[in-house]
Parts: sequence; structure tokens; C-alpha cells
Amino acid sequence: MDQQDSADRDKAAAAAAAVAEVEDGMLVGLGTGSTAAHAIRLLAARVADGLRITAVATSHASAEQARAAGIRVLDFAQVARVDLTIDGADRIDPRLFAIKGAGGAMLREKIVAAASDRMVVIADGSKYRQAIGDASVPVEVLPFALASVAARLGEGAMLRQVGRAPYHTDNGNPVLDWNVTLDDPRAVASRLDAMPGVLGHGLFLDQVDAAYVAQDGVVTRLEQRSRSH
Ligand SMILES: O=C(CO)[C@H](O)[C@H](O)COP(=O)(O)O
Repeated sequence: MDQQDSADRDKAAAAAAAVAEVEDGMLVGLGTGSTAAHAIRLLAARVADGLRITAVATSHASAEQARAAGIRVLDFAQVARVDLTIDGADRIDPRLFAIKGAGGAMLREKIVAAASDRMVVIADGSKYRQAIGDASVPVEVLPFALASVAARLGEGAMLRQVGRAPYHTDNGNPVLDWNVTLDDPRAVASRLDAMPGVLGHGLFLDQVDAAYVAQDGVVTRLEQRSRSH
């Protein structure tokens, strides 16, 4: 089995562990990305077997996948609370600090996570580090503020592109991938949170309640002991 197959198998194993937490009657938040796609597929299989749930999605792609697989997806604009959200991450560490947003959905993902009683990250072992820090932080910016925010972030900020065109999120906004030192993630997050024109960013420092990380088929659960939403 090559490395990619093994990482994909680990993504599916982590997803299966999280999907096992879903109970009848829950409103489930669906994350975005290849690991979250495994969770949606496995959840749909449980729905086909009789599990009764509703869901909200953090991206158009996840909503489409879920609906096509038979999951009832509600409009999140009409939803105040979510029971359990299952989502991927680009980095996760033992503090359950995460970097998200390689897939560009971090703003909706953080909004849904903040509305969730429990938010669980699922990841293959390549995402796990002793401390987050070697991935750039995606920053979603109001188009009007693109140049001014880029100037404030400095040389480490790169406009995300698809081919030669600027990438746009599901919200219609551009993303700056910011290569920044994360010795003090809270200071970096506070700086971004306070910057006019920044709509959201991929630093998840207070949202993650638990993580399932799978390496070579072995799933490890990390649990946050004290989290108040
Ligand atoms: O944050 C995300 C999308 O905004 C994804 O959850 C993250 O990028 C992980 O993706 P994948 O499971 O494909 O590695």
C-alpha cells in the first residue's frame, strides 16, 4: 500500500470513530475536505440503516455530498445550535489547537463549530504535531480590504489562487495564506481577530473538544478536559 492509500485509510478510520458518536435525533455539523467526506459517507451509511438525524454543512461541496447520499441538510442560517460537528484539520496538536482552511471553508467551519455543543476533529497522523506551527494560516478577507490587510500581514501573506485566478470561498471572498511564526498562537489569533477587513481565519484555539487521530490504522482519541462554549 502506498503512502497516500495508507493516509486515506487512516482518514476513514478517524472518521469512523467520530461517526460512532452520532446518536439518533442529533443535529450534526458536517465539515469540509477529504477526511470530512469520509465522515459524511459513513454517516450516510448509518442513515440508510435507520439512524435519524439532520445536518448542517460547512460548505456547498459537503452539503451536496450529504444530500446526494440521503442525509437531510438544513439551512444553517435557520439553525441556532448543533449537537455535534465532525470536521478535518490541516494541523492538530495535544492542546487541541488546530489550523484549518486548506479547503477554504474555515469561516463557515468556525461559525458552525462555535454553535456546536461538541466539535470533533478527525485527522490522519500526518496532521499531528507536538505544536501547530509549520502550516500557513488561511485568512478570509473582505474584497474591499484585500490590499490593506495584505500590507498589514506583510511579506508572508500570499493571495490564494486557482491557476492564475484568485481563489474565492463559498462566501465569495479571497483568501490570504499567511506564513507566520506560531510561537504564540493566541497572540496571532488576537491580532487577526482585531484586524478590520479580516472576516475569519484558520486558527482554531478554543473550538475543538476532541480529536480522533489515526496512524497506521490505530485511532487515538484526544479529549479536551474543560471547554465551555
Ligand atoms: O479546514 C478544512 C477545509 O477548510 C479541512 O478540514 C482541512 O483542510 C483538512 O482537509 P483534508 O481532510 O482534505 O486534509
